[in-house]
Amino acid sequence: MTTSRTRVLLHPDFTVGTVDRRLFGSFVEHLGRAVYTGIHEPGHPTSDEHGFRRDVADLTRELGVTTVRYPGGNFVSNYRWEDAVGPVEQRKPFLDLAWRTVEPNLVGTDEFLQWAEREGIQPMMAVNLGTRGVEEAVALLEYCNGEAGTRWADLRIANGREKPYGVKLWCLGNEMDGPWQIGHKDAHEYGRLARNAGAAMKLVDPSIELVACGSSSMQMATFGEWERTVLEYTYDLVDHISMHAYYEEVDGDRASFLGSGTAMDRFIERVVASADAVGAQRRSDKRITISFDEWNVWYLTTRFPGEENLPIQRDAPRIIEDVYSGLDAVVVGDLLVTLLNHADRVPVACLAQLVNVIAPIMTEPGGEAWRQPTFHPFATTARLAQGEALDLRVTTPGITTKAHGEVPSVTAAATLSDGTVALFLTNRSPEPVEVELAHPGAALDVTEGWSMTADHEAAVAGPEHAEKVAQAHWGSFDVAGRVAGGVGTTTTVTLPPESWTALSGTLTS
Ligand SMILES: O=[N+]([O-])c1ccc(O[C@@H]2O[C@@H](CO)[C@H](O)[C@H]2O)cc1
Repeated sequence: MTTSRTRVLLHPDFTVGTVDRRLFGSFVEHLGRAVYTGIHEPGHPTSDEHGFRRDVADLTRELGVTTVRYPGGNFVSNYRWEDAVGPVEQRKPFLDLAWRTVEPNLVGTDEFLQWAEREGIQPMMAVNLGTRGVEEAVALLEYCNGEAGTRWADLRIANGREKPYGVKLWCLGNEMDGPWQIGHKDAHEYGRLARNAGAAMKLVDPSIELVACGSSSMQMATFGEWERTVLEYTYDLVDHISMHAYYEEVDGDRASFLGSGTAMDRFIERVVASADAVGAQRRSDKRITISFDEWNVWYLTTRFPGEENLPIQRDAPRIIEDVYSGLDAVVVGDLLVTLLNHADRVPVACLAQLVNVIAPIMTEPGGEAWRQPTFHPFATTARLAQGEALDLRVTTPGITTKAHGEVPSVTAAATLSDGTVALFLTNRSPEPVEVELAHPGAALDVTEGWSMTADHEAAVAGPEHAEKVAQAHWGSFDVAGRVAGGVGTTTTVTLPPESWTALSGTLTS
């Protein structure tokens, strides 16, 4: 439909589904400085008695992260978890082939799970289905969740942890479709292994939820066929199929980059269609949901040299420490709009990653921790998006992009919880846009607003730059000046060019 104006229709009776709190997850991998000098740095002025940085934990809370995936990522596909439990002084370093880094094994399963527990974070663990298989996956699950009286549970108890951790969410490997993955497999090999490992894991603890590996990106040559084959092996066993997607600005193509949320939207719809096709053929009433357990802006093709070109390093090297701009933050906010609009099929999502590695939180060893621009839209969405996601009707002009064809110039998502409404709006166009927000039969009183605008300057590493971007591009939205009406059935909101905005208020009918 062609239209020159933007109209968003909101009605409390039309809902998508409940927003699962696990939608605001993140990811800590043994990669670069995510763990060492990221969450963990004994001797840092803010570190607790376990050697974990308080400043990073405080920012993690402020970010509103509910779930953290661990220990990888590509790392997990050559990981021997048993080498990183028990007395720290007896643990031996190993050469992690995924990131060509000497892993000191100072932080392992117990340290991570206890950190997560102290911080009120639900852990999401991955098992190694690259170099290992059923036996090691079952052993790790028994170590984490088993009651006293069996070998691995007793080892956990001997290591000082009596109570089972009760880890609920388990990834059956990581990106096994990727040729870069250690122990990469084709869809049949992986499907069979995931089914065997998952079935054995459910015998240890039937209450767990399982995630089968989907495609590493929509661009993989095996995309679609991979999902179909893997789910044919695992449909009755697993709860979720994973999705991973990273977006970046390439060759200054700002419009395509700003349209990334539409690419994510289409990707989700295609994976849902693939999963439902398997279900339909099986005449199954079960619906597979999505664990979008890696998503972010990552300058993968333009700034990353490729795993195979990394030199062998030790002592927590600086790997993929992308520095983000206001533009990147607008895109992150818009990707969250897409995720909220799929609340019915996407209960789990992880911003990859949490600290230092393509992360909203950065640190200096021995120094400060700070928020990247991408921190703000994530924290604000995690805080304001509560209850039910609403099924909005948006009419808006299209923007033609090189990478995605036509994309909407304005995107929107909303949630409603006990009369409190939160609305998230992205203006992808370089002009201000007046949005006519229709809420028939109800009065809307907007009480709070936040906005991020895109910058044009190159991003520069360091806390001063992050602060400068926040000062210039992030802040409270001028509700009095930019929101008009509200008491009748229509409210007008003027969005700045290339911006992401969150509004909160009450909806009374
Ligand atoms: O598209 N690619 O070329 C590509 C390459 C690597 C890749 O790795 C994923 O991203 C890494 C960083 O989060 C995780 O360890 C891994 O699961 C994900 C995608």
